[in-house]
Amino acid sequence: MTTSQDLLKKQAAEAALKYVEPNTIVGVGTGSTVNFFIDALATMKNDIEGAVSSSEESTKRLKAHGIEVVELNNVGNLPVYIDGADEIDEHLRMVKGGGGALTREKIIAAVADKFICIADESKVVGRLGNFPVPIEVIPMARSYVAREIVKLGGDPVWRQGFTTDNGNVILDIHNFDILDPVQLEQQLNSIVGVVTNGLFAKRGANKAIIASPAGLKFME
Ligand SMILES: O=C(CO)[C@H](O)[C@H](O)COP(=O)(O)O
Repeated sequence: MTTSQDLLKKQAAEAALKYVEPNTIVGVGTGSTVNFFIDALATMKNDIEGAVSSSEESTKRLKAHGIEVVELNNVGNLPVYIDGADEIDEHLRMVKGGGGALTREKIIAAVADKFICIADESKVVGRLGNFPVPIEVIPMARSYVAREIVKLGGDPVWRQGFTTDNGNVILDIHNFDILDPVQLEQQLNSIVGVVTNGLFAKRGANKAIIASPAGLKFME
């Protein structure tokens, strides 16, 4: 069943097509909004050289559409990365990783010239942190990292039964009081055993396409 939220996600995703440059590789994120983007991208698959993918899930969908998936190490230039978010604020800082693909997403975002976030209006927040911040952790460090997170004021919850594409585990951190997202992103990264955290603050999005029943809004 297609919900009204799905329709908004689809509208934002389709609007991102115009930022895809012909004859280039496109960076592709992960999630239900990105799935709509991949379906839309298929309509111009002969105009692009291929895609780099942030997850096994997106790779599968891209390939099903006949879009070539290229290894990031073989890509020198990535003009644009399109991805969703779990939360985005007015400075285009985000919480991501609800789907658990945060590490590969952050790597591709770092390589790309431009990060374009696609989302429905429910993702726009005044302050980040209502959505639990996911952290990808090396499995043997899970308990240690959880204790360090408690010292920082968060409540870590192990996403049991979930393994990332990189073979690691996820801790979802509830109740973080995020006053300074850039500082917290750095603090979390400095805990031994943390691979990545889902705060995309230092490198936020360059543009956001937000769909609401009133129409599309472009934030930059
Ligand atoms: O970060 C992500 C996956 O790791 C997604 O971008 C985020 O979870 C949003 O997903 P959706 O488009 O399904 O709401």
